Amino acid sequence: MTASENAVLDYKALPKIELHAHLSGSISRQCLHEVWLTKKAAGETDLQDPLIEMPEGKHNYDLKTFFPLFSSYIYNLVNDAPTLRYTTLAVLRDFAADGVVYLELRTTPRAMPAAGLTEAAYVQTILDTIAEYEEEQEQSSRDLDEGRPGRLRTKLILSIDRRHTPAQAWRVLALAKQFLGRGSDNVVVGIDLCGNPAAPLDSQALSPVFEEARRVAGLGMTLHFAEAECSASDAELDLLLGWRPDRLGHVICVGERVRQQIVERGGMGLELCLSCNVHAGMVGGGFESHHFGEWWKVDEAVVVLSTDDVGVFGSPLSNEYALVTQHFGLTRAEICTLVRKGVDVIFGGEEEKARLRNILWVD
Ligand SMILES: CNc1ncnc2c1ncn2[C@@H]1O[C@H](COP(=O)(O)O)[C@@H](O)[C@H]1O
Repeated sequence: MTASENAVLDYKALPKIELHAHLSGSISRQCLHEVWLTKKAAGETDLQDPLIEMPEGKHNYDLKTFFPLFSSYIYNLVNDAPTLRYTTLAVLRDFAADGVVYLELRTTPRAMPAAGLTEAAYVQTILDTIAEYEEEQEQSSRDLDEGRPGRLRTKLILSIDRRHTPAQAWRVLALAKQFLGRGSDNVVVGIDLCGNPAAPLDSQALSPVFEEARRVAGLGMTLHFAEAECSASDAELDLLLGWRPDRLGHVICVGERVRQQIVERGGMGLELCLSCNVHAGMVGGGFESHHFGEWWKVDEAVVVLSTDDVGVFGSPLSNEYALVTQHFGLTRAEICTLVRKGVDVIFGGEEEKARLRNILWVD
């Protein structure tokens, strides 16, 4: 039976929250193709058409083939401010069209020297685009003369990559502090650790940065955690938990000891990305063996279904909910409870939590 045949509710209409989405990995292939067409016509790119580079329907990128998609392809196409704006707008529209009402988008600040863009200008461009999109939604709801309570609100998390030098990591934290305190433009809400798990973690370089981040009032912290055996040694996991994160992403290769530690913390957000993990071969045994099954009923943790890189793995958030219904038999009420519980671990503040509690479905 397919996920949609087993539908217990309209997963697209269900208002949802997305807390683990990488900006560059969330750009659809169609959108990349549009960018490519424009650049090709202007003689600005020699790259292959994205629809050939990443054919529609191909989602089985493993950890070896996945990370180079960014460094050797997507970053060479999204390489100036207008393209960053265009692709970010498309990502926001896609999440909104899928029924996402609250989005924490994450991205690694990236200078684009050939286009004269600094890391700070990269972040500013994304924040301006989020503001532009929110204004666009305001306008369309005014035009329709209705409240549209379920519109998308977006916050930004800045990512530190495992391969970052200390100087780069400190710069990301400085940007997070800079954009955190900007009054009504305050849409940076957290800091993340991401990147290829095969890259060794330089604990001496990164610990002081994350320890300092923990001291910044109002800045949330989420870490990619135990994504692969090579990034799941006791030493690494103890180090990361020692930074006192609010949320963990993926949480795949954890043994009983670490699992117990997570439970004992109480209230830790777990951002679980089923399609990414299955398509990338990060978990064995298919969807029904995914560790979502072990966690979703644990009262001491807050599981939040997320997409990771919907542009690559092709499964929108609505489909992730359909998948857990199909493979773990959640009822409609359990799905609604799962979404609502996620509100506890958003980084977007009390006012946003209140808005969400008002609009998310009760059952
Ligand atoms: C398997 N899942 C994952 N695990 C770890 N890091 C990931 C990731 N998916 C994406 N990224 C991180 O996000 C960057 C692209 O988006 P941004 O340019 O930052 O918006 C990638 O370079 C990688 O560092």
